[in-house]
This record gives sequence, structure tokens and C-alpha cells, in this order.
Amino acid sequence: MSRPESPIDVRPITEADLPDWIRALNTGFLRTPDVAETEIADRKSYIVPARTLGAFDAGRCIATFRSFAQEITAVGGTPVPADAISNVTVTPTHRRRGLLTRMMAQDLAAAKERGDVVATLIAAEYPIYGRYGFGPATSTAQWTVDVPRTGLDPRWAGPEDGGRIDLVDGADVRKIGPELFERVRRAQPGAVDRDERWWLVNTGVLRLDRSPWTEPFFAVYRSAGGEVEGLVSYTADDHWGDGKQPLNTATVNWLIAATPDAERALWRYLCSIDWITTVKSGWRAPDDLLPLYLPDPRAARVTTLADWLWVRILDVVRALEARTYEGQGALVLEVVDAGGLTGGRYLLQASEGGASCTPTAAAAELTLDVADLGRLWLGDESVVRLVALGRVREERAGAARVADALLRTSRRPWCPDIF
Ligand SMILES: CC(=O)SCCNC(=O)CCNC(=O)[C@H](O)C(C)(C)COP(=O)(O)OP(=O)(O)OC[C@H]1O[C@@H](n2cnc3c(N)ncnc32)[C@H](O)[C@@H]1OP(=O)(O)O
Repeated sequence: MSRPESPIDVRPITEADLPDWIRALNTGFLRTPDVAETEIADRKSYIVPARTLGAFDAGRCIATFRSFAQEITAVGGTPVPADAISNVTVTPTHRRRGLLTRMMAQDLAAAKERGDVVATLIAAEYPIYGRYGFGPATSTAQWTVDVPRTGLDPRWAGPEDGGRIDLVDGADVRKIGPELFERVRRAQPGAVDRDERWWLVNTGVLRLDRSPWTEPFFAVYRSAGGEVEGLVSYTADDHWGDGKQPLNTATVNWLIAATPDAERALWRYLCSIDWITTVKSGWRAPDDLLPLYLPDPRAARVTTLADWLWVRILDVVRALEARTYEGQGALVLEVVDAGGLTGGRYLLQASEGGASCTPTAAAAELTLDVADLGRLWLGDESVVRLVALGRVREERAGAARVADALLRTSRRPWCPDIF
């Protein structure tokens, strides 16, 4: 017997819809569905109703979707306008009827119209977003460091390079953090911008009902010249062994460093704190130097290695012209886009001085889906691998190697944030 259908309205929300929209969001994310006044006030402060979609069945919100303006750093350091997607839920009673597909189509069309170059998201589950043209463009890793096994000298008393580390409070972090982060993210392909609210939430000024606050320790690294170059936020537990040995864990919430000296000094500091026998790294770049700072890198065990930021190219020309390339060369790409946003055949001409990308009628050398171009855009994937997987078709022998020589980067892209 077929289910009686009521027409479901997918539309931008109004301010009056917000409590109902938040209830649906909490339901989809398996949080308690009640909605506190403080949460309504907080979300009202940053949600853009015109970019916040809800699906309504008989007046009740049963699906949510939100996007916002973001900048993502392309390879080479150019910030590119992105459509950042978040808060995607469909209530379990209404799943698998195409509601996500409807909301995604509306949002991506609007982003294209606005002139965004890419759309971005952090996927809750891997299989959801490839069908909409998103590819996993960065990965993340977490390490657990067994401090006594590192081989580090336990007599360490501070950085040897003339720099210094000081503990600071949240107010200091709000003063020095935003400027430091701007330097870091502009040099880090795959990083996205942070707004003021991020610093308020992450220093405990703005406390969210849905995630209880534990005041962390904040440590700043200054170079010998007194320049702020690194910051870390971490918490510690209180755990002792039966034999009265300290067995405490330091858990890093976030660590940013503008220089290798700052990065090395902050990890060294974390591994030197008395009573701390385990350091949990938090979300890091997959090629983070942490293990290699340790005399015995095996003391750092990988506990997570997974896809992180996904990218959907909305404008092939601008996306490929925004980034830099490792060498010089030309390539004709046939980009297949079932979503109809940016498919076509393009000639990429790249040199160390810049790149041009233009529509062309020349014969294609590689044929690939727009999701795979998203996967390649930040330099983290190999075309040769994608050819081997059957995802990219090599129309001219050797084209995959030419593409890898141009597109790949010596350090891996990384997005330090979740949104
Ligand atoms: C950026 C973020 O916010 S990530 C958070 C995503 N949200 C969640 O994970 C919360 C829990 N899950 C949900 O709310 C929903 O299941 C959603 C949002 C993932 C999917 O919503 P739906 O309305 O059911 O998706 P829709 O019906 O449009 O599905 C389209 C296609 O994707 C497939 N699909 C959807 N979700 C999944 C999934 N989790 N795993 C595998 N396939 C999926 C469907 O089977 C369908 O496939 P088809 O086109 O071959 O028939």
C-alpha cells in the first residue's frame, strides 16, 4: 500500500521558524529535541535566514540545511569565496524521499549564481555527498603519544631556540589568536577563515548548552624576537596508577603555529609537563610533523585517519586559476558534472608564474567527474591513483603523470576547523 503523501515545502526559514528549525536540527543530530531560549538567541546572532533552508510537512520542520560565506585558501595562498554547508539533517520519519537532494540543489544553484568558486562541507558520513559533486579534498589524523616511550630528554626546561612559552588566559587568546590564525590559514591550503564567534566559543565567553565548557590551559610560543608564533589550547585529566604513579592525559583542543620552531616547541612543551604520560593530539594534518619530532616516532600512534573537508567545484575556470602549480605544462580536461553547474572541456595552462584555464574544443587528455576534480584541487590526491581506480580516464597516455606533476603539492592540505 502506498503512503499518503503531503506536499513538502522546502524554503528559506523566517526568524519565526527558528525554534522549530532548531528542534528539527537537534532531532536529526540525535540531541534532545528541546530548544533553550539561549540557543535560539545564539543561533539568531549568526544564522542568515535567506541561506537557511527548512523542509516543512503540515507546518512542522522536518529537515534543515544551512550555508554561509566562507574563504578557503587555495594552493599558493589565494583565499577563494566558498559556500560552506552545515547543519544538514532530515528527520528519521522523512528520510530517503529526496529532501536532502532538494535542499542541496537549491543551495548549490544559489551559490553558483552568487559567484562562489567552490562549496565546502565536513561530511558526517562518507557515502552522502559524492553524488552532489563533492570530493574528499583533505584528510585529518589524530595521534596518541606515549610520552615515556618518546625518548625525549625529561630534563627539558624550555625552547632551546631563544623563544619562550607562557601560559595565558582566554582574554589574551582573543587578543593574539585572530591575527596569528590569519597568518596560519593564509599559508595553509585547505584552511578556512574563523569569525569572532569562534574565539568567543573557544575561550568560554560564549557557552553553548549543547557542549559543556571545560576551561582549558592556553600556552603561547613567542620567538626570540618576541613575535607570537604559536598557540595551543589543551585540557588535562586526573588519573593515577595503583602504584601511585601519575598517568595523566593532556588532550589538545587546537594547536596553531606559524613557524616550524613554534610547532616543535609547543609539542615539546606538551610532552614535558610533569604527570602527563599521554598526549592526545586533536585533529591534525595527515602529514603533521609531530611523530618526527620524537626520537622514537612509534611513540605516536595514529588513532584516526579519515577524510575531512570535502570540496565541490562550482566554477572550474576560477578554481583552477586561483591556485598555483608546481611546474609548467598544459592539460585538456573533460569535466563531467551531472549537476549541470560547471561541466565542460577546459585547457589548463600552468606555469610557476600563474595559470590560465579556458573552455576549449581540443581533444581531452583526461576525463573526470567534477567530484574527482574537487578531490584533486588542493593537491592531496594523485591522478595516477584515480586512473588505477577507474575514476579518471586517461585519454592520452602519460596525461595522468603530467597532471600529478602540476597539481600535487609537497605538503598536504589541511583544514584545522570543523563547521
Ligand atoms: C555537512 C553536514 O551537515 S553533515 C551531516 C549530515 N547529517 C546527518 O548525518 C544526520 C543524519 N542523517 C540525515 O539527517 C539524513 O539521512 C541525510 C541528511 C544524511 C540524508 O537525507 P535524505 O533526505 O534521506 O537524503 P535523500 O533522500 O535526498 O538521498 C539522496 C540519495 O543519497 C543516499 N543517501 C542519503 N543519506 C545517505 C547515507 N547516510 N548513507 C548512504 N547513502 C545515503 C540516498 O539513499 C539517496 O540515494 P539514491 O539517489 O541512490 O536514491
